[in-house]
Amino acid sequence: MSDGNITEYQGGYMLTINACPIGWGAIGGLIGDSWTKSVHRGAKTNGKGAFKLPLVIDFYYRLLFHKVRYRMGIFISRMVSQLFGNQEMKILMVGLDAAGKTTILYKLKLGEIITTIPTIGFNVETVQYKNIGFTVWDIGGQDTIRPLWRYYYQNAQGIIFVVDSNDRDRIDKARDELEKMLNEDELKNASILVFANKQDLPNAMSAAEITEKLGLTKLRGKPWYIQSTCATTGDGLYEGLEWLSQNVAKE
Ligand SMILES: Nc1nc2c(ncn2[C@@H]2O[C@H](COP(=O)(O)OP(=O)(O)OP(=O)(O)O)[C@@H](O)[C@H]2O)c(=O)[nH]1
Ligand SMILES: [Mg+2]
Repeated sequence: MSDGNITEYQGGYMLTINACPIGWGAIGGLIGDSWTKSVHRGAKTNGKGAFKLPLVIDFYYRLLFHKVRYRMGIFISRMVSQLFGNQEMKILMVGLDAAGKTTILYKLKLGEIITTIPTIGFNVETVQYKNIGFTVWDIGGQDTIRPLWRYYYQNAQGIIFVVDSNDRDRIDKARDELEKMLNEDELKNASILVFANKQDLPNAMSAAEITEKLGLTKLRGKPWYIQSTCATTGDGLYEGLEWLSQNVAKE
């Protein structure tokens, strides 16, 4: 099992905190971090470091304690942010595996292309755009992980649904997953941004074709928008954030 996501996740909290000019969020994040780390160490080994929890239990453990840590950092940073007029929005980024979600997340966060491996679990980072700190949760899209998406729905104000525009064989699968998600009560107020990603590839479907194939025009009562993107150059990514900044329901 890879621990890579967890390290990146810690960075995510620190960026949320960057939204606070005087860094109180950082203090909250660090307190939460050291506390959860010590609990994790205790839970994961039998004192000799020999016993490892099975994958599923470990996954839930990570989700729970990373949420605790996240909230401790966020709680303090939110109080300070409000004083300075900074808003925060929780955005969920989902889509089939290999659509380009993690590439997008780190292009936005670092301005660089990182070499990704399939995400087992999630990455979370806060991306500052104008006066909004978008806390973007990038959830692994492999079919065995998709049933876990729903554990992240709570309080999500927006969804970025990433599509590999070159993957004609699985566009119907993408549509099914999107449809399933949009039927969830917890997401009834969420705005939907679709990234038609990998537009640099010669066989890529256009945004118009993807709109039709995903049935977006039939969406009723939900703000949605489709944006052509190329994660590797960054084209279209900030245009998407701009739309979200204008259309995400305020908490
Ligand atoms: N040509 C091209 N390749 C891209 C683009 N975006 C991502 N990729 C590549 O697509 C592959 C998968 O990207 P990831 O970001 O790991 O995909 P993911 O959606 O996070 O996948 P999971 O974590 O399995 O859900 C990588 O090799 C990326 O370099 C793009 O816009 N154009
Ligand atoms: Mg990924």
